[in-house]
Amino acid sequence: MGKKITSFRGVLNTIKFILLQVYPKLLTLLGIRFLDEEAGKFFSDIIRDTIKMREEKNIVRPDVIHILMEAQKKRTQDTTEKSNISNLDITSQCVIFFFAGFETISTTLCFGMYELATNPDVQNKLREEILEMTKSGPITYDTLLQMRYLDMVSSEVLRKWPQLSFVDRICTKPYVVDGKIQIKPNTEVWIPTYALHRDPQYFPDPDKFNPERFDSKKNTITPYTYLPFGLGPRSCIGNRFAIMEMKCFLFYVLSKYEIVPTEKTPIPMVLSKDIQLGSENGFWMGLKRI
Ligand code: HEM
Repeated sequence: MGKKITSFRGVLNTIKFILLQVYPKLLTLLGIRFLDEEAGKFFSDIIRDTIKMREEKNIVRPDVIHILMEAQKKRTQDTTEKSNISNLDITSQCVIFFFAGFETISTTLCFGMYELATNPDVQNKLREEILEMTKSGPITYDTLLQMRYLDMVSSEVLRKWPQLSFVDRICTKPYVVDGKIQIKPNTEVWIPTYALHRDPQYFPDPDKFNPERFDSKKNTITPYTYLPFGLGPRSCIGNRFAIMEMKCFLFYVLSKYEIVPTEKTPIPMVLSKDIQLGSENGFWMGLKRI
């Protein structure tokens, strides 16, 4: 179900996605849904039933559903007006959370494994840092944060393979780019993350997997050219969680296994022709116990 709701592989889904961005009203008029209907219903039923049970039994949990339920009540208490946050809004927000935090991280991890399998020098250097760290006791949130090379490798994976190849914004006031291009209010603007991340002007030799470019001591990143999680108040809310997931995963895999290419590993990588960045024939790697 998770895969069904988060995967947009195939030409039809790509066309649907672009139409949704450009003509959202047309898709609504035609009754074309963005999410898989069965999976969408599965998730919204779970969330709707959860809200209902919490309301009936006064259950409190420290999570997003609770925060949204509180926001819904607060609106009603502060004003005499009816809350404009509906249960459907809460359900949609929860589905978005699941949707935004599922395929993004799993595919990023696959690309990370792929880069380590095909760049053994980087893999060995990272393992050295990991094994050094394990000597000083069990791994914690703080120790993971201290690991500089792990941070550099994670950043480089996100640069080379940004899961959202563009971010979008609506222009709110007239703006001229470089004195040449005029952008009118209400225009939808796409910011091409993938193209920026692969631009040799900002990232020399951009197809090379080179964690050294993220060495904080060298300070080589031009502001606003590195946007794996977008930027500003609408940037990815799961940013720090995603990086932590990635670091934990790489830490545990590399401390026990060597990641190696197999005869099925595509070298060089062949990308799928989808709106989502992925490998044409999946990700294939071998694990050798160390
Ligand atoms: C490697 C993993 C991930 C990547 C590369 C990623 C990337 C992004 C990007 C580029 C955006 C759009 C930001 C913008 O428009 O400026 C976004 C939005 C979002 N992400 Fe992530 N994300 C990841 C993981 C997660 C996780 C784990 C969660 C939740 C636990 C999450 C939740 C969200 C949500 C809720 C939004 C919508 C924010 C809004 O519209 O205000 N993401 N993400």
